[in-house]
Parts: sequence; C-alpha cells; structure tokens
Amino acid sequence: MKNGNNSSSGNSFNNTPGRPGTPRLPQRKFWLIILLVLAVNYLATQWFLPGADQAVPVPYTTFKEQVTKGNVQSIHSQGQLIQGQFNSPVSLPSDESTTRQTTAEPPRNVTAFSTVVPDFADPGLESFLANHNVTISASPIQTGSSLTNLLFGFGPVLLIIFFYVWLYRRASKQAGGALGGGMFGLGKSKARRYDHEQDKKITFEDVAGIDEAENELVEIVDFLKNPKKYTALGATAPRGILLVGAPGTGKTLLAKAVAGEAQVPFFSMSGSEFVEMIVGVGAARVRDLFKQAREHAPSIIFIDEIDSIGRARGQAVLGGASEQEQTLNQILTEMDGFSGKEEVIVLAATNQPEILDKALLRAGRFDRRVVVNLPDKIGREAILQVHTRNKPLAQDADLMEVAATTPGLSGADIKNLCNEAALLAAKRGQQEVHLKDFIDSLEKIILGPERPIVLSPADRERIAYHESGHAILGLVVPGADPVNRVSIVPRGQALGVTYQRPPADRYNYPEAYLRARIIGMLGGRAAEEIVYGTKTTGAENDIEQATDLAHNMVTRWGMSEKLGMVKLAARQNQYLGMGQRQLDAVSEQTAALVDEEVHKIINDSHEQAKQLLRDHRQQLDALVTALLERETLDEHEILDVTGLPPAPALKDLPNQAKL
Ligand SMILES: Nc1ncnc2c1ncn2[C@@H]1O[C@H](COP(=O)(O)OP(=O)(O)OP(=O)(O)O)[C@@H](O)[C@H]1O
Ligand SMILES: [Zn+2]
Repeated sequence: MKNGNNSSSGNSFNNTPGRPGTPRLPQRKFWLIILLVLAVNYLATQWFLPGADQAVPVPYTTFKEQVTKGNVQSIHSQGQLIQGQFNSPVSLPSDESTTRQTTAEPPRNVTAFSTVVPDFADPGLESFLANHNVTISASPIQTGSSLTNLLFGFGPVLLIIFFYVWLYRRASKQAGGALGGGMFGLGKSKARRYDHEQDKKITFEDVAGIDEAENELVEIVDFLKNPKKYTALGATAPRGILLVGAPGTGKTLLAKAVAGEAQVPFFSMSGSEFVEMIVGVGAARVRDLFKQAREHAPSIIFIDEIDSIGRARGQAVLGGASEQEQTLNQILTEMDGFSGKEEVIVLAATNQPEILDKALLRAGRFDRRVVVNLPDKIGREAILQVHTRNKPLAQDADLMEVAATTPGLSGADIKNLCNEAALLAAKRGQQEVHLKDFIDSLEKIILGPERPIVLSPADRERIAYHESGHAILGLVVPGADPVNRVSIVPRGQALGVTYQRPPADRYNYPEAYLRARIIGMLGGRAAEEIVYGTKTTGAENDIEQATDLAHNMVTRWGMSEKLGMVKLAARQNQYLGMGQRQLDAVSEQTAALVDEEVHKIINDSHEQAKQLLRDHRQQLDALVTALLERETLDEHEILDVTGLPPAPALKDLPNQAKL
C-alpha cells in the first residue's frame, strides 16, 4: 500500500538564468585548431622534404636494370632509401610502379624514383654505380632542418597537450561549472550572481505557505536596506543564517527573495561545487566567493547543501576528507573575518543540520537557524495560488480541495503538480485546468507515471484483492484515514495503490491511530491470504512500513507496556523521513524484548486485519469486481460500491479504545 504519507520528490527546479559570459573553448573551435596543426605539419613536410612524394617507388631490380642501361643520372641515399633521377623517363606498368595504387592504370613514365636497398645487397654496389656514371650523394638518417625536427618532435606532444586541455575543459563543463580562465581559473568560485535588473526579481510575493520562516527573514531584509539604522546603535548584523528544512520546501527561494526584497546582489553556490578532486581548490573558491560578495556589499551569499562541506570534521566520507576540511576551515575563517559592519550576509541551506560541524553553528557564524517546514493545508493552498497565477483555472478547480489532498507535499512538489496538471489539461484538449487534472497528476507525481505492463487476469484479480483489502480496512477500522482513491493501474514501483489522506494535517498521533494504520497496511496481504490461502511478494513495501511504524512505537514513543517510556532508538532525521531502524546501545535482553514487542504489534494487527476482512468479505468482493471493471475508483464510488459508511473518527470512541 502506498498512502498519503508520501515523501516529497526531488525538485527539478533549475533556475540558472543567463550566466555571466565565461570564456570557454567551444568544441568546434578545438577541432579547427587540431586541423590547423595537422595542416601545418603536412605543409612543413612538403616544404622540407621536396620530391619525397613525387618519387615513384620502383623495385630494386628495376633500379639496377636502369643503372646497367646507364639511364640513372644521380642518386641520393639516406640509410636504406635511395632516391634518384632517371636520364630518360622509364615506363612502368602500373601494378609494378607503385604499391599504393592497386587499380589498373595505364603505364606511367617515371623520372623521379625511389627504392629501398635490401640488407643483403651486394657490397659492390658503389663501384657498380660509379662504373655507370651515377652521381652519388648521401645524407645522415636524421635529416631536415632543425625546424622540421622541432615540428616532428613536438607536433604530437602539442596535440596531446591540446587534447588534455580539451578533456579538462569538457570535464569541468560537465561538472556544471563554467571555469573562468581555463586551468588557471580553478580557484575561482563558480558562484552564480543574480542581478535583479537581469533576472526576474523574486520577492516575498513568490514565497507562500512558509510564513514563519519568511517573518524571521524580514528583519534581515531591513538590515540590508538600512544598515545605518542598526550599526548606529552598535548592533552587528547577523552573519550567518542556516535555513533548515526538507528538500523542496523553498529554502533557495527564500534566500533569493531576501536578496530581491533588499535589492542586493545574490551570490549562490552549492556546497558540492566547492569540493573538487584537487585539494585546495575548494578553499580558493570560498575565498573568491567572499571576495566577490564583499566587493558588491551589501550582498547575500547563499550556500546550498552546506552539509556536503560542513559535515563534522573527522567524520567526512572517505576520500574527500582533507579537501572538505580545508574548505570548511576557509568558510569559518572568512566568516570570522567579517568586521560586523560589513553588509554581507551568508545564508546556507541544509536538510541534515545534525551532521554539521559544531564550529559552524557557533556564535558569529551560522548562529541563527530558520526552520522551513513543509507547508500545512492553508500553506499548500497559498502555494497553489502562487503557481496557478498564470494558469486558467476552471470553476471546479477548488484549490482548497487540492490542498487537502496533498499532505506531505513540499512547495517544489506543488509547483510540479501545477505544471503537470496544466500539461494534462492541454493534453486533454481543455481550455482550462480542472480539479480532475490536479487529482490525476497527483498520482503521477507521488507514484510515478503509469507503467504499461500487461498482467494476466489472475494477477490483476490478485492485485485487486490486495488493494481492496487495504481499502476495506480503511473504511472499517475506527480512526483510519479516509480512503479517497483505489487503483489497480501499475505506476512506478507499485502495481496498485490505495490512497488515504487524513482529514486534516496531523502533528500528533494517538496510539489507536497508529495501530489502525498498521492494520490497514497489513490488509493487502491479509486479503490475499483469506481469498487465495497463499502468499506473494507483493506485500514487501507494506511489511516494511508496518515494521518501521511498530518499531518506532516501541523504541521512540513509549507505546509498549513491557518496555515503558524509555528511549531506545535515536530520533530520525525529521527532514529526510525514515532512516534505518537502529537501536541505541542496549542490552541483549532489551533488544530481544524490543523484537518481541514489535512482533506482537504486527501479529496482533495481522490477525485483526484478517478477521475484519472475513467479516466484510461481501464488501471486499464487491469492491474487487468494481475495480476489475473500472481500474480506478474515487472516494464516492468506493462508498457506493461497498455500501459502507466512512470509518468513524477516533474522537467518537470511548477512551480511544484499544483496537
Ligand atoms: N513556499 C513556497 N512558495 C512558493 N513556491 C515554492 C515554495 N517552496 C518551493 N517552491 C517552488 O519550488 C521551487 C524549488 O524550491 P527551492 O529550490 O527553493 O527548494 P529548496 O528547499 O531549496 O530545495 P533543496 O533543499 O532541494 O535545495 C522554487 O523555485 C519554487 O518555485
Ligand atoms: Zn499493499
């Protein structure tokens, strides 16, 4: 089962408007240069070794024949090679005259010839030639002027050097950076500067649904606008502000909005861009980045993904350790170097604040922390409004309704959703975006696009039972989140989906609710078991989620009577969602007890799931029949087909009765 508690998908936002022109060797130009070098090489050869090419190779025997006839005027010997002139042209059949030309050609008349003296050639060759009045000259094997030698010697080396430069540039281009000044620009920061005249100005208008974070930054904007107001009172500006939040919650957007509101230049760079393979480069880039920002003060520096360099020292990933530490040290040095009157403010973003080096968080550095939360329902509606500004919405496209259906989505996800909905509307040939377009796109965003796989009727039925199992339990277990969609269309990893969403955003989860969820999660397998009596692999994801939840109940939330309120596992990264389940250091006995308690929760829930489904077998079958026919059912259709009322809310239960 997949349900509404989705994780936000990575944001694909990529706002890199016209980077300031950086000189780069285009590929075409590079090939032109290579061609030119080759041409020069060729011409030089032609120039310094004239005739080398006109000379027609002849067999040694032919050469001796001609000498005997007295037809050889002169020869020039270089090693084994003899080049020379015949007195009168010699007609050679084409196949003999040259080894290079194989096609039948008319006989050629040859005056300039060349031949190679075999190693075993007769020692009397010299007197033989002299007897036939041949002028003999010779040159050492290494010939040509020093310039030719230079060209021959260094040509290939030059080529190789060119090749490496080209490779290097290509690599750095692929790394996403524009290296100003080639090899020597390594230490230059690749910071992108956004100027508000050039780029569409981003202001707080464009940021919605994260008001608390926004409010904390309003003060910074004021400082950048009227620094005197603060410095006159002896107040120093905050130097570093750490924006902490899940991916896609709008941290980058906020930083840009601060710059946009304050009308100051914005220098942005991602932590991972600092760290190159060459040690020392990261630090140099940091220096350069801060230098640029100081030159343009008041200004804002934004370092995205600071965790990739700010990881606690000594704990860095193998390999990049010393480079990462140097880069981090440089950032610390630069920030300490601020006099306090400098109007440069450093914003940094991370979604793993707990792994940051403590030194980064000390006073005078990133001592302020602004938490950017996932938007709540009202926030989501506001973000939807921002991103549908330029889209024609149909009457029925109730953004409040869309917001209610999208718990857990980040700002970036919502932006994506708006775009997908508009695309879908266009694909459907509509003039306006309807509610249905949003709902249908949502499924694609959460689960991935439809997968065109062909399932056998038996498999389809099994999947229908699995999903219906989840759905029926979502209807009959008190406290379960309402089921608002069931589908057996394969998408992404899932072969089917039951989508449940809480009626309101939840911040605190009663135990009964968690148990209801576990029962629902196990409903897929339970349905398969009671109908077919056999098991398949289809419940892997359900089992994983249920186990995680049960484990958390026992080890973090004190929901096991046997273990009581003892913290047994570390809190998971709240911005990245579930991590590995891991116990704190506990005794073997306790660990065994944890396992036992987790098993108990799962087994009890499993039994209840099976019992409830047996009790509602009729409704289960009805839902399966409808699903096989229609593939996807929405909330109303589900209630209609099963004739069941929505699950009672927990508050209607006496004492949150144990399920
Ligand atoms: N609160 C919001 N209001 C309006 N739009 C938002 C909001 N949050 C995110 N977006 C949209 O999503 C895009 C991506 O968000 P942004 O890059 O700022 O997220 P981020 O938190 O920096 O993500 P990451 O941690 O992945 O870098 C923004 O450009 C914006 O269009
Ligand atoms: Zn399932």
